[in-house]
Amino acid sequence: MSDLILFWHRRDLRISDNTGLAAARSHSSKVVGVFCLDPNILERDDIAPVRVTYMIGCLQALQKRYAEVGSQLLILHANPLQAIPALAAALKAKAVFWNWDVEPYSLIRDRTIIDALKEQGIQFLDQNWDQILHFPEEIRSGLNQPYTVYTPFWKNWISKPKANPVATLENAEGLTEAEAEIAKLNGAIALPTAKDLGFLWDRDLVIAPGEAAALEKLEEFTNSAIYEYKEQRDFPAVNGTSQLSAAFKFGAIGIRTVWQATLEALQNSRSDETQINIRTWQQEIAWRDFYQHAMYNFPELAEGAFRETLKNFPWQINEEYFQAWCEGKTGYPIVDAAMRQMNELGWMHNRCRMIVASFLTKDLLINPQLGEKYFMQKLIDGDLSANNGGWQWSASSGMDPKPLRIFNPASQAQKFDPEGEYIREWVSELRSMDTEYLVTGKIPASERDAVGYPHPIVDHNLQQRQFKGLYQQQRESIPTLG
Ligand SMILES: Cc1cc2nc3c(=O)[nH]c(=O)nc-3n(C[C@H](O)[C@H](O)[C@H](O)COP(=O)(O)OP(=O)(O)OC[C@H]3O[C@@H](n4cnc5c(N)ncnc54)[C@H](O)[C@@H]3O)c2cc1C
Repeated sequence: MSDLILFWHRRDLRISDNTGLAAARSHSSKVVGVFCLDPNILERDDIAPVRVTYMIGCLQALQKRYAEVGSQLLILHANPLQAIPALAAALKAKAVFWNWDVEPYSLIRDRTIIDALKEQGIQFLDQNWDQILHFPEEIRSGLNQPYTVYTPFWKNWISKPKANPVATLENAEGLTEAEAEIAKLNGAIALPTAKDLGFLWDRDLVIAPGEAAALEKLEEFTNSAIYEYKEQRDFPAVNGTSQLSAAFKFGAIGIRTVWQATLEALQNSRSDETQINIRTWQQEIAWRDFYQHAMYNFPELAEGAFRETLKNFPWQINEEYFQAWCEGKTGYPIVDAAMRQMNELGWMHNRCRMIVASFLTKDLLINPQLGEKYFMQKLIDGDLSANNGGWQWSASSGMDPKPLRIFNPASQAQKFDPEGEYIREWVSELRSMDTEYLVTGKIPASERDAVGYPHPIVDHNLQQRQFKGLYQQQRESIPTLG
């Protein structure tokens, strides 16, 4: 009989192109999956029902995939610190394998579990990277330091050869009936629904859950929109991006498979122009790696501003403004459209994420950490590294030392939603209003009142001046730092 290896899935909910799983299969044919619904995560107050719904859908699809190849995916609902080593010991597993993660919580949890496994003489696979194309130690500056700026990171990152997709799990052996009983006695349960876990989401998902749906979406994107990505990616009314972010977040798709698809697209492209479009999408994949490396190298990012200037910034406490921002009722059409898109869909276009993040921090002078948390409460793709990176970038509090970025909502709308299509789609009361009003935001008070649309809660010019003044004061109070 073969040795049992438990493969612990976390953010790699697939059996294809999964490095840790392929390594497990190369050691034994008896590979059984396990996923632990972790109360330490599910009981936090920044968990989006849409995200849990997508995750449960991915787990359902994964259970089916395991059954197709002859094995099982076990589900636990318990603290993994105890549950994983206990299950492994009860099943007399030879080893537990998993893929490494970058988040502070995961790193501490995994080290504790390694100690527990070691104590029981159960093997484990350490430092196996799967979700990023290059692991953090691979991409370092000439002085062997982690990068804090994207452009040199990108130059180094793109110069390195990328791994090919690894083998899909096949012909595996599962637990015997007796072992399945032992698993049950040690916490294995039927997969609950998101509703069972207390998360209600009854609307459609921007991306169907599971590996097959993610691969289909990748194919659709790399057959068409990728060839115009650079030109179209900034227009929120256009379906010009991949919408693969939730699949990336939960690993419903392998990053090497994605990379290979971009190389094939490059091969199929006939002009320099299309190559530039594909290259631009590859750069987004690199941004994803960049922020994950940043979180791994500088875990303090998760706690707040990275730059000294913003560490003690006098953010204002204004519950009324914050609520208006959350609900899409600021009276700034492009900001409101974006917030309503996220509240409705659980996804927001990248251009709009930047606009609303700038508005919260530079116009409402509200602490970016509140916005970061609200995004996590709403996004299907909510991910600590990417979300924190996006918020730190928008709040000018991150590693990137560029001068202050302040987005003017009107210029953004005029440039990126020139016909007001996106605004009309999401702010229904403005549907029949003149485009000029929508994109400049200069809607006469009487017209606002007539359709029940709020008056602007603040004046952009005044607020950004105030922000700059406060910023300057902070800089002067820390003369040697920027
Ligand atoms: C304030 C703010 C918060 C954000 N929060 C998140 C988040 O919680 N989760 C998340 O996945 N992305 C986040 N992003 C990044 C980006 O907005 C989304 O990844 C993107 O909109 C997802 O849509 P897509 O899959 O169609 O992207 P595409 O344009 O098709 O890009 C492909 C993939 O590249 C990655 N990517 C693209 N842009 C970025 C970026 N700036 N940073 C990191 N990765 C990127 C994503 O995985 C994305 O799916 C945030 C950006 C900002 C400005």
